[in-house]
Amino acid sequence: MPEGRIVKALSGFYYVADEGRIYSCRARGLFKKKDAKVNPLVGDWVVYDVINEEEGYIMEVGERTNELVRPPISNVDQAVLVFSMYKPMFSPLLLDKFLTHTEHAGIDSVIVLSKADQVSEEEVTEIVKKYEAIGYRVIPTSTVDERGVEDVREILRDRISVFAGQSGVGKSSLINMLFPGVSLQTGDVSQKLGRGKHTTRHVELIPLAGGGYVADTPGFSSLEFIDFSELDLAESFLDFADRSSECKFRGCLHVSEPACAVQAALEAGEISEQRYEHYKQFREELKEYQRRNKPW
Ligand SMILES: Nc1nc2c(ncn2[C@@H]2O[C@H](COP(=O)(O)OP(=O)(O)OP(=O)(O)O)[C@@H](O)[C@H]2O)c(=O)[nH]1
Ligand SMILES: [Zn+2]
Repeated sequence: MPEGRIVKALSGFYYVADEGRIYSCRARGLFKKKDAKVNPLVGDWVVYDVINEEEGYIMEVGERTNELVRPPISNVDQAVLVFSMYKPMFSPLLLDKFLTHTEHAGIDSVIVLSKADQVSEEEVTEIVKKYEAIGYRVIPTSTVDERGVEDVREILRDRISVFAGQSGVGKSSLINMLFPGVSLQTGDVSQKLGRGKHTTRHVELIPLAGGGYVADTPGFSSLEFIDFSELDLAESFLDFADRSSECKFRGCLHVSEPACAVQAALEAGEISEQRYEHYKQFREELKEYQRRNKPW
């Protein structure tokens, strides 16, 4: 039986793309995966049975490499985190928070610094160096002087990407410059829900000229530490995770434990004090979230 990828889900139909064709498919109930039953998700690889040239039935859902909740989508290859250098101002706190969420979800991140034309080279370089040192790809871009735009096209090719970033950072401008006619839904989910109308979340993978897909809805609209344990949070800081095997205690949270390699690296200036401050702040947010959501 043929295999394809779900690129859209709407009103009980799954749209499966296979070799340039789209089949609208029904699914027969839920699918058993290990011990749980799953609903097919946009992004899933599926085995389907062909009814005719336009219709089919989903027979089997393939293993997922990852799974996002907001928007509901699986097998995402990368998150493109768009942060503007100016209006809105670059926020290292927000970037670090996004990174904890992408790491926790098991999704690679590429950092795009938009509106680089609005600030000095030095300001851009400082941020590039800092995040490259942690291990992230950082691409300064501008839709005004077009720097970095081709690099973004390159990273999108043949991958499934989810854009993320605050409203107004320039996600739509960038995508539109690269792929005229491709537009993202607005990033402001709360506003949309507030209007009470289109409350059903619908996601679609938009095929890009040259190969690859981009989700039409920005990802990570909720940045609460849902489903994070304290250790998950520590592990979502890649610069900490790199060193934690040298901490004396397994499961070290790098706070007040003796012989902690992360604290040693912090004192040696190898880990940024700002990153560590953010870590401590997120720990407080996580504890606050857990207090509010106690099961009893
Ligand atoms: N100077 C400068 N302005 C830019 C650049 N990219 C986008 N802008 C401007 O920034 C504003 C916001 O851009 P959008 O593309 O709408 O931002 P967005 O991230 O899609 O915003 P939402 O749809 O609210 O999520 C617009 O006025 C753009 O013209 C850039 O590289 N340089
Ligand atoms: Zn430690």
